Amino acid sequence: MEAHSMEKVLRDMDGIRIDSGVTTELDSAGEVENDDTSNDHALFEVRLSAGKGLGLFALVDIPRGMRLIAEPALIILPTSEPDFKHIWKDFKKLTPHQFDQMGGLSSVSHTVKSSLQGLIRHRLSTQQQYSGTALDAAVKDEMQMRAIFNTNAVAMGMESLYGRGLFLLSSRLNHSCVPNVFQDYNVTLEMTTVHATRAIKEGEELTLSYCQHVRNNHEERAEVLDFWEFKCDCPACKGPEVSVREKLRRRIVELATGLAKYDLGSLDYATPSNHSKALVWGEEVLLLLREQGLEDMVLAPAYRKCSRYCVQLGQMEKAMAYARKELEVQRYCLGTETAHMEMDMEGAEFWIKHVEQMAEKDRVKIAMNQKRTRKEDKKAEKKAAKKAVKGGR
Ligand SMILES: C[S@@+](CC[C@H](N)C(=O)[O-])C[C@H]1O[C@@H](n2cnc3c(N)ncnc32)[C@H](O)[C@@H]1O
Repeated sequence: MEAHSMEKVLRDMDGIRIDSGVTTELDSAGEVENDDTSNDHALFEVRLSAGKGLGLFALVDIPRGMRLIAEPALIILPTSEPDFKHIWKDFKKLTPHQFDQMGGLSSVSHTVKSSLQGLIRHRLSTQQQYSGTALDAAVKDEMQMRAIFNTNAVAMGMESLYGRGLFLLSSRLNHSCVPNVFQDYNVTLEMTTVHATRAIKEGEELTLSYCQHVRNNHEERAEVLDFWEFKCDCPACKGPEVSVREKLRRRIVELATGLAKYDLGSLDYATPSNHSKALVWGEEVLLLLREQGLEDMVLAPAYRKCSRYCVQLGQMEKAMAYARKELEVQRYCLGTETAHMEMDMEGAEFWIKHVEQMAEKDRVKIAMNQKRTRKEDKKAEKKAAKKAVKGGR
């Protein structure tokens, strides 16, 4: 397979318009073949992003929560058999068009160990009986495919439970440490989805985070991003806002670390001293995240923590309000097809049910306490009345 030039990629991309994750082929005149209205709804396009290769750009103003992409994996590397040699045959099953599109994805060569070359050569010559220039070309192809896979593949499910997948369209999303979209593998849909996590203006680039954008400082993030061979120039990494943003993120990490220790039962100078203080810390984390526009799924556990502290404090209405905020975040980041999360006893719906049960238990307890108090009051009244009668005699 030849290396694909940017010009070729652009030519290929030019024949495609994207409509909420559905790709519609255009005829040579650029008209939509089957539905001439769908192009009016295109939400974004693939085009060059200065210094970043290709990227996705909003064609219209996009509200928070809008689903931008829902696409199945082109190739899946299962977690049970993570060796690439097992999926080499899957690459060969792709249609020429898919193969061409995949070949146009970005690749960072150092993501493949050069020492693999010898092993691949050996396998291809013995098992596939390649030789001479055909063998050289096959080795080069496999090295290139591996590099494309490693550069673009994303985890499917928590800790790659469903493997690592290569997705054609979402692979074009560039990185920012202040992202505006969230990508997730949806087990119920068996697709990767991309949602806007805040309002995006027409012309703005859609960006997601390739790293733990909140926890690391910008040098630590730069180390992780080195894998993709670029230096991030988002407002958290470059420019006048860096020091302020860095300070705020440090504060978030400080608070979150203290809360994590507190949740494990530690109490020291770096942890809150009780549930009320923990709630105050948790609320500060929420405020700092939102203030910096970090409003993707990082917000969900922060809301959960606050909701949990409220339950522990018996503040059930507030606990429910935070649980509903968590659900709101989950919905705008992941959509509504989250049955898999509830089944795994995860996710905001599951937590809301738990808070409802706790609130019900609380109501019963309060009602019983009130009944007991009324009974005791009556008893005391009777006793007092008896005493009064005795006193009157
Ligand atoms: C998953 S691909 C993203 C799409 C890619 N731009 C393309 O043309 O296919 C990752 C590659 O995109 C580029 N990239 C992503 N985010 C970037 C950023 N913030 N600044 C510069 N380059 C970036 C890097 O070359 C990286 O190796």
